[in-house]
Amino acid sequence: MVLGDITNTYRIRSDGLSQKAKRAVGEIEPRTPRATLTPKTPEAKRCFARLPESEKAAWSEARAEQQQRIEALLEQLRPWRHQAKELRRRGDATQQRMEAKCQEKRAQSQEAELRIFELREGEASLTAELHQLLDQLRPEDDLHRRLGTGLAAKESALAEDTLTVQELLDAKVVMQQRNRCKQEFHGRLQELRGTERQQQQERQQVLEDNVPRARQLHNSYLNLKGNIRVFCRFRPRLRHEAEEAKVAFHDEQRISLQSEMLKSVTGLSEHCNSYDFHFDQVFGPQACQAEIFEELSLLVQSALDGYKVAIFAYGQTGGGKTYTMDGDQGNRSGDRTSGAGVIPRSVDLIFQEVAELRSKGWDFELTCTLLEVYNESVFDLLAPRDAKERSAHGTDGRQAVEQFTFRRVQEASQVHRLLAKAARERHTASTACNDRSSRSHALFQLALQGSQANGSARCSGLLSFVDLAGSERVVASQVQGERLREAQYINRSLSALGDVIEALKRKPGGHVPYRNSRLTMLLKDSLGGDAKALMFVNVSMCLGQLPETLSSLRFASKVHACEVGLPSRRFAA
Ligand SMILES: Nc1ncnc2c1ncn2[C@@H]1O[C@H](COP(=O)(O)OP(=O)(O)OP(=O)(O)O)[C@@H](O)[C@H]1O
Repeated sequence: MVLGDITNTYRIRSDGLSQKAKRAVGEIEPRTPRATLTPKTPEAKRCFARLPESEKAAWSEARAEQQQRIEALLEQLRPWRHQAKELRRRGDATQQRMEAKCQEKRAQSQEAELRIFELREGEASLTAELHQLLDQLRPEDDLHRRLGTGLAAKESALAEDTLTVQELLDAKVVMQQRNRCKQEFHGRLQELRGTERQQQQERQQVLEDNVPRARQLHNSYLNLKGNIRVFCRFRPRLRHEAEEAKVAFHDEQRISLQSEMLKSVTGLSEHCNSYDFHFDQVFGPQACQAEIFEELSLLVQSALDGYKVAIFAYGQTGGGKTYTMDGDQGNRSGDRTSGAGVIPRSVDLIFQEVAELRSKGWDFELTCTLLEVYNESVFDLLAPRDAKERSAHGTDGRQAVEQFTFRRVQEASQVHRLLAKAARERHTASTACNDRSSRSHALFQLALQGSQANGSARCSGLLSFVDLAGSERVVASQVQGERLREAQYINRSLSALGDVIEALKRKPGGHVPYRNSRLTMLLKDSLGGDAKALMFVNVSMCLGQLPETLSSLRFASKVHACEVGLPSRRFAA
């Protein structure tokens, strides 16, 4: 314990000598001389004081030895101490260098930090600037993106357009080829047209040479034949009519009709009667309107050569007179479809011919009138309603007719309109044989006044169409009242017409009873004398109407047998 204390007192520390050690090794002068070294601590002092003197001496001796050894040790330590000093010095130098280096590095580091700071600040400002720029660029980016999308769309459209252009170019090539072909074809067509035009001119020339010849032949034929011709037309059996009459069409002019089976007077045998008729032309139920018109187109045209031409339709009620003259209901307005009758077709033909003659230097003035005779009264179908009824009194028929409205007409359509109006105005009624029976005689006249531009020639023709009211067996039809009165008037005027024809046949140039009826007075100019007349006898194929058919055919046969003089022409050259 005591020794420990002593050792502690002289303990050498690794980082240098303690104050005691330093004093011991002489660096510092000892505070007390070695010989008087005594324990220092109170404890040690107390122990030392209790020690006997011998031990105190021994201790002092030991202590002295110890002291010597320490000094020896210190002596040994000296080089180490120098080394340590040196090392310390070097360490200090190194430390100084290190510190300088550190200082330098620190300065560099501070500088670097400063630089880094500056750079960071720069970076931050650059980043901010970059963000700003990016923000600024964003709309442009969007725009760019949109432009990119638009561009892509445009590119695909362009690709499509390119395809289309290619197709168009191909088509253009095809078109060019076609155009070339077309031009070649056109050239060829022109050549053909030229040839055709030439042929047409030649044909026209031949036709022009032949038409007057044909008309001339026709007129000569009529002169030979007499001036009344009779065409017989059978209409087909209608849906509601039960049985068809037995009619044998032998050729274009001859027919035979057979009656129903009749019992003999004794009642033991049966037989049927046969009735033969002969006319200028017979048309069966299949004959169409065009076919009919073809047969009389030359007659119609002769009105342009200055003849008076009259076309009548006679026959039993419901026999097809209005159908032949005007056409079926849908065609009365004059459209030249298959159903149009003789009147609208004649009007069209006349206006065509007039146009052609105008191109050859002729001037034509056309006027028309439309009348009806109903119950012995004459009605002007072109007059205003209140002034419609006019009297046909006069010294002769011409004078009477001149009192009526003569409407100047420029084109066919105008006439068709007037005809349609007149058809609406005409007296009609429903009868047993016809839903829309004409209860009056209708007269349509077209007067043609032609003159050549140089005044070298003039002509005056008259075209008359008469749709007679239907003949009727009053007793058989058992009509009464107004219908009976109408039927009586109709039959009376038709009988007067028969008398006129009979008189013309019997005594050419003698008295003809024109004044016995309004109808014959109006027809004076168109019957006999210098007129050309054509009468249609319209009959039915219906067996139930056989008596009326026979009656009509007998009347027509009488007319056919007439030779009432030669037609003459009103032409001044
Ligand atoms: N050739 C024909 N082909 C077809 N139908 C016809 C023919 N002729 C006349 N008809 C028809 O017969 C009916 C009577 O004809 P339409 O009215 O022409 O007789 P009509 O002789 O004028 O009679 P009415 O004297 O009573 O006036 C009409 O329905 C008509 O369409």
